Amino acid sequence: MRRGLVVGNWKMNGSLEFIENWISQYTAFLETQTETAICPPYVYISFLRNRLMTSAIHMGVGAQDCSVHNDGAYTGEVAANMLADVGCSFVIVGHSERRQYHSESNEMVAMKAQKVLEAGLRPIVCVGETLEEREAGRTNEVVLAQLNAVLDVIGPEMLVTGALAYEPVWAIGTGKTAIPEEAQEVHKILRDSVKSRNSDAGDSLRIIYGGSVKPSNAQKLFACPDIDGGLIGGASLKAEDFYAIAQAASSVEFIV
Ligand SMILES: O=C(CO)COP(=O)(O)O
Repeated sequence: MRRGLVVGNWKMNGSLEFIENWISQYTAFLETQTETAICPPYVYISFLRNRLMTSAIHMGVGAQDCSVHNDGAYTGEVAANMLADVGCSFVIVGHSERRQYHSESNEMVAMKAQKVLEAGLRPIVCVGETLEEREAGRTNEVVLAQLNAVLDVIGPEMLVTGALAYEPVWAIGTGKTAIPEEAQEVHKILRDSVKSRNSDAGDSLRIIYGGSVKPSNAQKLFACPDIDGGLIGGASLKAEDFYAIAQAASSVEFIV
């Protein structure tokens, strides 16, 4: 049985005031069965965590990226150890915006996943194809290459401590969600690939979907057998929408 996981990626959004408001709105909602976490910009991690700890909300905090280095002269970088130090539980690695705007290669993403694990944290490894790649019929080849680069370094057993996120680049922030069948097809290919290395790990791995997930489409996506939750961008900025999406994942049973 896999428990649903819904993670909010706030990207470069938010402020202290925004966080205060978000928390006070979320407090009105009841506990959900789904595991939830929010990944704010680095500078707000401690503040968000402290505010969550003094609230009745059970929610993890994560980061959107980390360095491939442990410490030293790397201006602007933040090490996974530092994220552990301030109480993160998850770290997103390989988000398409990092791959696209910061030239992150598959190998770099794999190194980051390893640093996350060494720091005792849980990696959320993102994979996804561009529109061009999809139209050229290269979706499977691209996502499997992204996944395998990470599995070659950390192995399937360690990936299970975190999650794999399938985020088709053409669906991110565009309002264009993959139809559930399309997403399910890729999720199954990813799971089968993990299973071919380690069957138990493939069964237990949570594979979450990201790309224009909203309260209105979450239920149908999460009803697919290999979609175990979501990585939510825009909709996670609204406490009400994030809660509705988390609830949609809690009403689904992920039976292995
Ligand atoms: O990139 C995403 C989450 O990491 C998805 O973003 P949107 O939900 O805004 O499309």
